[in-house]
Amino acid sequence: MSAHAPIRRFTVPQIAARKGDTPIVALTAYTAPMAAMVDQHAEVILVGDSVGMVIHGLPSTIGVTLDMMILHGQAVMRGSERAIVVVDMPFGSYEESPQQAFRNAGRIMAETGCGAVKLEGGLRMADTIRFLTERGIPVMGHIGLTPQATNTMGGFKTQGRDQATWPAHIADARAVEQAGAFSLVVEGVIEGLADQITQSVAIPTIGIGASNRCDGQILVLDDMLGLSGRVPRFVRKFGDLGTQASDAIAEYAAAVRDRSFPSEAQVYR
Ligand SMILES: Nc1nc(=O)c2c([nH]1)NC[C@@H]1CN(c3ccc(C(=O)N[C@@H](CCC(=O)O)C(=O)O)cc3)CN21
Ligand SMILES: CC(C)C(=O)C(=O)O
Ligand SMILES: [Mg+2]
Repeated sequence: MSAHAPIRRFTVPQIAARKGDTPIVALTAYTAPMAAMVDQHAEVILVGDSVGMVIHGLPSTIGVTLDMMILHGQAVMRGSERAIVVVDMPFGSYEESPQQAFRNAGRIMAETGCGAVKLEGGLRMADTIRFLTERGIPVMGHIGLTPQATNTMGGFKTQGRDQATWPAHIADARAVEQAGAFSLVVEGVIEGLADQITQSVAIPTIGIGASNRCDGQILVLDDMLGLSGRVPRFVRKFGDLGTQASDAIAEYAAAVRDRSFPSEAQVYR
């Protein structure tokens, strides 16, 4: 091997093979510099449609467009070199038909160079997932709490509190697996159900708000860095960058007002 061998990204089969192995480390990223940091430590970078809420100030993910996902997908691909980059298909870009999904997933893949797409839904999206995977587009599934269904679900509600709903969630997981998805995000479900789902499929599950009974974990990067204000209870803040940024901005404002900035080191003579 040459000293300058290109660094290959993690591949879809490598991620698919991580069932029951050391947990898959996944995080979201929306920009090139954040992607570069995540790339050092995670195997999977998700360009989540949460970008609409976290970066663009939208009230939900419903208003996110394909163009937004492609723009952020391109930035994340430029910033990373090792992780597999997965791009969320936004609301309205895939639900109508397998053909619509292929057309738009094809645009995402071709215009960003990402490794896979993710779409929300279980049984009801199985035909679409099969249509994409049979035509060369790797798909990550997403079941449980599916944020794009916030208006029909009545908000962001933890799923599986009623054990009578478990069979439907497990059927969703199996349908996604049978349709050819290489991994499955399980969001916002109680521990017992997460455990059952993970045991019901041969593809790795990646949990968010779904306990550690999954084959990997994902969080919204800005949430775990302490950059997004109020966060759901399933988030652990591994950093407090919001406070640090706010303090830095306050110091800058004070330094401008008392003329201590710019000082000697920042002045051209
Ligand atoms: N910044 C951010 N982080 C996320 O994790 C995230 C987004 N945005 N946007 C898209 C979805 C929406 N998500 C959310 C948002 C809120 C809750 C929430 O407030 N959950 C309640 C649980 C209530 C219940 O148990 O039913 C909580 O108190 O944690 C959960 C998931 C997860 N995703
Ligand atoms: C939280 C993850 C799974 C997601 O779909 C997103 O960030 O949009
Ligand atoms: Mg999403």
